[in-house]
Amino acid sequence: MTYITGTGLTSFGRHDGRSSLDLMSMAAQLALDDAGLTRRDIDGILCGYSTVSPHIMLATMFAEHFGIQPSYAHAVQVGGATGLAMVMLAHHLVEAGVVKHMLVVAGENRLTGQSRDVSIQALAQVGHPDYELPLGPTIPAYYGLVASRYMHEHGVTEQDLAEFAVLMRAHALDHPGAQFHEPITVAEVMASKPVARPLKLLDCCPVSDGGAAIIVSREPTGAIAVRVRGCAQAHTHQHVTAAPALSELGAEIAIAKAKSAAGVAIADINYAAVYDSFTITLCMLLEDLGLAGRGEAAARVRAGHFSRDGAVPLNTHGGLLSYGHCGVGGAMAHLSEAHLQMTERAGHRQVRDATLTLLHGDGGVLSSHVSMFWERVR
Ligand SMILES: CC(=O)CC(=O)SCCNC(=O)CCNC(=O)[C@H](O)C(C)(C)COP(=O)(O)OP(=O)(O)OC[C@H]1O[C@@H](n2cnc3c(N)ncnc32)[C@H](O)[C@@H]1OP(=O)(O)O
Repeated sequence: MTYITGTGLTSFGRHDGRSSLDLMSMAAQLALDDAGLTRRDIDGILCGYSTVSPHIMLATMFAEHFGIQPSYAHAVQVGGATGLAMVMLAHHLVEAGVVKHMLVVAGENRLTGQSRDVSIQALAQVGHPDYELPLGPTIPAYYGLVASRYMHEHGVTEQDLAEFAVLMRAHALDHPGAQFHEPITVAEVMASKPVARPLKLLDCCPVSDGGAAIIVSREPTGAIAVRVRGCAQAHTHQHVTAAPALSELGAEIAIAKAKSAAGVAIADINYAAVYDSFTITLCMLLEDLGLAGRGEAAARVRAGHFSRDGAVPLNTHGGLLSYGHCGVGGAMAHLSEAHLQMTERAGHRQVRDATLTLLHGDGGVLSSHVSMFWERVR
């Protein structure tokens, strides 16, 4: 059995003058304080990659920067699925007795640490270095292609996709750390500038600075204990040209294995933390994971199902779309918010009874998937 004992999350947006290591350290210290632990207690670290600081020795560089000498250190790289993949690895290593308190951390000054063009170029390389990058498309372009196909197959409209952006923005309004604080409407999403048809500016996550950290421990440290109940991964392709049909998605494989490992059904969950790099990502993943029928996720958003007071509150901090996206740390913000909600410390954002959470991460262009369940045990 392993427990999530602490989380740390910086604000996202601009952090002028702060490096990736600074942002990782800020989040790590917040997580230690949250868990009531000191740097000496941490015997293992896992860290996500940074496109701004692509150091070969990032894990040990971070350890030195943060002032710890762990007995275990590793950097992990499976795109947007990295945060949950690290928590899964931490879960197994802690359960096996290799590490007692694993610090899982990621952060990046993606917005202020590099130019817009370098940032977009670096992001394209994360997913598709060999064949697709030389041809020019960027990550929004790939998700645009996926969106066109999915909309054609399942009758999803651009207005439907806009609903996800509006929901994430509504949630971000309640979080002081979010990058965006202006409410938006479906009409405003529709009128925002085209990026990669059918995706418009407000269908896309932004580029952000920020950091996030999670501590996975052998024993709970707080009054309310949250444990990892079960998890699984699936990796179906790397290059988008090798992707299987949209009906055979990795998310479906990962969630089926995770449900079996955890012994739970989707109907049992009462909070969801789902990757949302673009509106189409969130739409498809909700449907792949079984949180809505095919082509029906937008209707569920309109009915309030995923709102803070709905049956399955979703990404109540605002998600990648509106809290912000600083690489691996962006997706880890979902985990931090889930932990706050499950331990009843989300303040005015608090939802009712977040006792069983489904967390899902997607890396590349729907290439790598990690599904996980967290359970409140006391
Ligand atoms: C890799 C994996 O494994 C999986 C993944 O995570 S996939 C996702 C990886 N991330 C991405 O692909 C980033 C996607 N986003 C982008 O590339 C860019 O934000 C974009 C192309 C959508 C827009 O960039 P741009 O056109 O250069 O806009 P830019 O000139 O930077 O900003 C113009 C304004 O729009 C705002 N803005 C930029 N992006 C925004 C967004 N996504 N949403 C809302 N506002 C945005 C800016 O804050 C700025 O506002 P101000 O004028 O008030 O300062």
